[in-house]
Amino acid sequence: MAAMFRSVPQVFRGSRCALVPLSARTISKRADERRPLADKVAVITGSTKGIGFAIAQRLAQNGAHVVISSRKQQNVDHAVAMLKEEGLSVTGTVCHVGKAKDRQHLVATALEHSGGVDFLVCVAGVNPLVGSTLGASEQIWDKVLDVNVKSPALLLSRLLPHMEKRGGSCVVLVSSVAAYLPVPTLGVYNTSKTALLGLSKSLAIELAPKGIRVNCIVPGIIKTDFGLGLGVREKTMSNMLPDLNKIYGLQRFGEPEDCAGIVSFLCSPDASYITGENIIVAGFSPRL
Ligand SMILES: NC(=O)C1=CN([C@@H]2O[C@H](COP(=O)(O)OP(=O)(O)OC[C@H]3O[C@@H](n4cnc5c(N)ncnc54)[C@H](OP(=O)(O)O)[C@@H]3O)[C@@H](O)[C@H]2O)C=CC1
Ligand SMILES: CC1=C(/C=C/C(C)=C/C=C/C(C)=C/C=O)C(C)(C)CCC1
Repeated sequence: MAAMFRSVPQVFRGSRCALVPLSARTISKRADERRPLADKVAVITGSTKGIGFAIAQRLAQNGAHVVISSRKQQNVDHAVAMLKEEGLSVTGTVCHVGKAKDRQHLVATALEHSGGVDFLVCVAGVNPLVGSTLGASEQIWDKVLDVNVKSPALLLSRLLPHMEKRGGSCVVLVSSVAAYLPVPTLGVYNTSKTALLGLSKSLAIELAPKGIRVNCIVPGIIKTDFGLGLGVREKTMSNMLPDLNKIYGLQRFGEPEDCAGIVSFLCSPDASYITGENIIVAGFSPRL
């Protein structure tokens, strides 16, 4: 392996700049600075594509071992293979977050492979309905609330005893600007994402005495199958968006990677005094 060097001033060497080996301690300190999540373990739901995949990739690049998950085995296998090809430390398992057995299996897999869990990032979310809020069936309400709102809390309650032991643990939820700016025809989804803002605040105060931080990211329109699907299905919205973006926004829609750096930061020691925040990643801000 190539040795690491630092330059020393010419006064010591008679040339403009000479190289001397760095001490092992300095090298490892610098490596830690580049990999702020080294030796940490992250469990991420809904992480085989889109926003969840970008977050998984970034946390792993920053040193964490990441446990990938989603509903479909072939998506899990594909995501794990892609990240392993990059030399990243990942394992994967199927987990439909709305199913208690799958949540239990996700926790067991993470513990079995990694011995503990430091971070839980809840990305999985669904929107099965474009239409009237009051026309939504009880089945639709149950599905959206089960997956989007209840599952992060139920999964966390299973992981909590293991996270508590670690020190410096944190949770990141994924809401949506639809929480602040209700999107017409997505009333049930809007409601679920507003509930997540409240869930992150409540969990933050409940877990603060245990030293566990809870924050929430609030993405705007991000270019994923889900985000673009919402835009094109709703004609009024796709007509309206370019104009709105021109007037208020950063003149572009988001990329999944736009959500990754902030989650890595929230998990890092640099965010160790930040909890209960809902952070908008939308190219515009829909609140004061
Ligand atoms: N894209 C956007 O514009 C915005 C998205 N969001 C939120 O971001 C999150 C991710 O969305 P995005 O990345 O765009 O979506 P994508 O469709 O790109 O990816 C969704 C991921 O979640 C998995 N998934 C879906 N349902 C479940 C489930 N029930 N249990 C576990 N995994 C599941 C999918 O894999 P599989 O099919 O194998 O389960 C896939 O890996 C959602 O919570 C969404 O509400 C918020 C604001 C804007
Ligand atoms: C108001 C407004 C916008 C529209 C935002 C909308 C309509 C967001 C919909 C989000 C959805 C559907 C999220 C899903 O989770 C733009 C175009 C960003 C530009 C700035 C002003």
